[in-house]
Amino acid sequence: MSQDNAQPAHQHETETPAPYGAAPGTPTESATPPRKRVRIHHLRELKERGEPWPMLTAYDTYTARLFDEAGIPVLLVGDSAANTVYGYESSLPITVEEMLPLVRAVTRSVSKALVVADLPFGSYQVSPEQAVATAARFMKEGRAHAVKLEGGRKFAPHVEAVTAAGVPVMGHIGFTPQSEHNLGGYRVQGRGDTGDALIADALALQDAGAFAVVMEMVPAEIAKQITHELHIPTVGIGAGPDCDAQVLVWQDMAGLRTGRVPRFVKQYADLAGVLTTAVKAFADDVRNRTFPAPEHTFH
Ligand SMILES: Nc1nc(=O)c2c([nH]1)NC[C@@H]1CN(c3ccc(C(=O)N[C@@H](CCC(=O)O)C(=O)O)cc3)CN21
Ligand SMILES: CC(C)C(=O)C(=O)O
Ligand SMILES: [Mg+2]
Repeated sequence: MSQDNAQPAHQHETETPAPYGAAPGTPTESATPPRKRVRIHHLRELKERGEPWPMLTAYDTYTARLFDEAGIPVLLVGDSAANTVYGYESSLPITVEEMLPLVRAVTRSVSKALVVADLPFGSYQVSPEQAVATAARFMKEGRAHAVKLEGGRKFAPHVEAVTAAGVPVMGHIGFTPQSEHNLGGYRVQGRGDTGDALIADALALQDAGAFAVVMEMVPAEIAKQITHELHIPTVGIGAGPDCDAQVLVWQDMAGLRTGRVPRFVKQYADLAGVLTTAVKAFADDVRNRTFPAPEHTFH
C-alpha cells in the first residue's frame, strides 16, 4: 500500500495561520486548521501565555498520525518503548538500534507535531562527545526534531554540547528511570532537602540550553516553584498541576496496559477491554465459520 509510505505535505512558513496553540474559538479551530509545524519557540510562547499543552509518547505510524491530527503538539518516542514495544522489564536494555526504526516511523507519519527522541541508556552518559554522536544519529537516521536525555547538573555539559551541535535538547529530572538502581527503585525525588538539588538541576539544564525539561515524580510544590523560576517549559509526569505541559505514555493514558499503573496515570479509555472483546469476537467468528462472510470473499 503506497499510501502507508506517503509523506505528509509539509507546511512551511509561507502560510499564515495563527500561532500554534491559539485558544479554542479562534480561527485555528476550523475543521482542517492549516497549522505550521510546531517549533520549540511555539512552546515558549505557550508558556508565556499560560496555556498548558499535552505531550504523548508514540512508537508507530497509526498512533503517531492519530495524535498528530488530534493536535498533540509534541510526541515523544520514549525509551519506554523498552516496556511498551519490546516487552523488557525496564527501560535499561533498549538500544539505539532498537529505537531508531521507531523514531523514523513516527517522524515519517506526522506533519505538525514536534518529535522528540529519547536517547537510551548508555548512548550519551560516557561524554558530551558521545551524546553529540548519538543525537546526530537520531537526527540523521531517525529524522527526529529534538532529543531528550536524563540527568541534571552532571549532564549540563552533555546538553550544552548537543545544543551547540544544533540539536534541541529536552532535559529530564526527578525520577529518571535509567538510574533506577542508583535511585533505589521507582520513588518520588526532591522531597525535603533534595528539593534544592532539583531546582539546581533544572536551572543548570536551562543554562546549558535545554528547550524544556521533564519532571517525573516530583512533589507538586517543588514542580510549581521550578516552573515559575524557569523561562523554558516544564513537562510534568507525576509532578502536579502547575507544570507548563503534561506527558503520559500513550498506552497508560488509553488503558491498553493492564494491571497496576503508577499513581500519576489517568486512564481515558479501556483499550485493553475493547481489544479483548474484538479479539474474542474474531476468534469465535472463525471457529463458527461466520467470518469471512460473502462480502469479504473474492470470486
Ligand atoms: N508504560 C510505561 N509508563 C511509564 O510511565 C514509563 C514506562 N512505561 N517505562 C519507562 C518509565 C518508567 N516509569 C515508571 C515506572 C514505574 C513507576 C512506579 O511504579 N510508580 C509507583 C511507585 C511510586 C512510589 O512508590 O513512590 C507509583 O505508584 O507511582 C513510575 C514510573 C515511567 N516510564
Ligand atoms: C515517560 C516519558 C517522560 C519518558 O521518558 C518515556 O516515555 O520514556
Ligand atoms: Mg524515557
